Amino acid sequence: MSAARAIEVRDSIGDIASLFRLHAPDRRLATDGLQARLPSGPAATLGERVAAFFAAPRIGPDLLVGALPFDPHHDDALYQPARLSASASGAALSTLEPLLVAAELPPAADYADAVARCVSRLREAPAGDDALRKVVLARGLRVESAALIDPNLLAVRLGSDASVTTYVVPLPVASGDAPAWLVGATPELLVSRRGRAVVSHPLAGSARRVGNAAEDRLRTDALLASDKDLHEHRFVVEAILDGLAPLCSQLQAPPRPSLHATATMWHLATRITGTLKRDDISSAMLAGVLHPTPAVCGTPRLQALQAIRELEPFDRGFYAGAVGWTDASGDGDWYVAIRCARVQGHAMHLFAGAGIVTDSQPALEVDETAAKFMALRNALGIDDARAA
Ligand SMILES: C=C(O[C@H]1C=CC=C(C(=O)O)[C@@H]1O)C(=O)O
Repeated sequence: MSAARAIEVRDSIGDIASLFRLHAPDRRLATDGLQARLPSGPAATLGERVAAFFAAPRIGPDLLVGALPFDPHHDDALYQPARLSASASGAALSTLEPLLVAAELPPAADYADAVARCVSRLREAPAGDDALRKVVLARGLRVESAALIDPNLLAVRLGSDASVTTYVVPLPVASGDAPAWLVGATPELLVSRRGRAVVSHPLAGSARRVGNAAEDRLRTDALLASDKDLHEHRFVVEAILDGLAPLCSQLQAPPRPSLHATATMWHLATRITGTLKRDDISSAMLAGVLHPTPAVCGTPRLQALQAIRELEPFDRGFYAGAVGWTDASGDGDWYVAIRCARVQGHAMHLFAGAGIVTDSQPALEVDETAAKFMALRNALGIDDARAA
């Protein structure tokens, strides 16, 4: 176990259980308190439930915030906040406490083994529309702290990378359990809607960013030319175009992806834009249709979900779900819930996944997921010694 510099906090969580923060490069949303819960349900009914919620007379902000779980059949967790609030800086809360990586779940060697089994399964899949072509496999790290972990402070630290959208979203917990949040720094926009204008900015295909211009140039040239990564990326773009096409009168995507950089990663990215056919297609409905894309799940969706259940030894919960907001007009922003940790009490569980296709190599996917942990590890001050 490697002890490391830490981050911390307060002696009691107090009233921050319903803290919600979503800080995008161009928009900051912070809310406090809980006015009313949206009746929970699966992604397929999200649009209807949100429309029914706003159709009823209510007091409080015309806003729902929250999270969709990875599995679209599981219950989501959205609520109307009590009020909009100022974003906390978090600086005053900082103290140092020991933080350590307590466990790799699964160990890197087991993850490599699962990737190898997945590749065999993909190679053996019979040809046809229903054939499994891509599966996103994830692994986790459990990190423990001597003190309660402040989700807001972690988000503030993650926000030192100005390219990402940081988030703190409360998660459902069993009665009597400590409050829990999903805290992360995502580079990926699932869908945004303003009036009839729709944008999605999917990412898939990745390389570690090392911070040396010459070496990064080699990596990005290789990424842009990699058939394996372009293939992995194309599945995501096609799924989003397929999901949006019936709802849009116009839809555009460039023929090839471009590069998208975070402080620690390079990704292939495609900006998809469209115009909705009707005003009553809300951002919640769009998120319900598109989630989970092949950037976090695979292709085809149901077969990939089944493969993930069989190959991953943990429940993703809200990791690789979506976080965001929607208002009564149907506008809203939904981000893919990656580069994140589930924070509860003195522990947090970090997650990272990688898209697996027939050409994937287990050792490279272990390294890619190790690189994807770095956003969180850097914010927590935990070095990479145990990451691989
Ligand atoms: C599933 C994750 O990343 C997705 C987003 C960008 C690139 C990805 C990739 O190259 O595999 C993943 O699809 C994660 O960070 O946990």
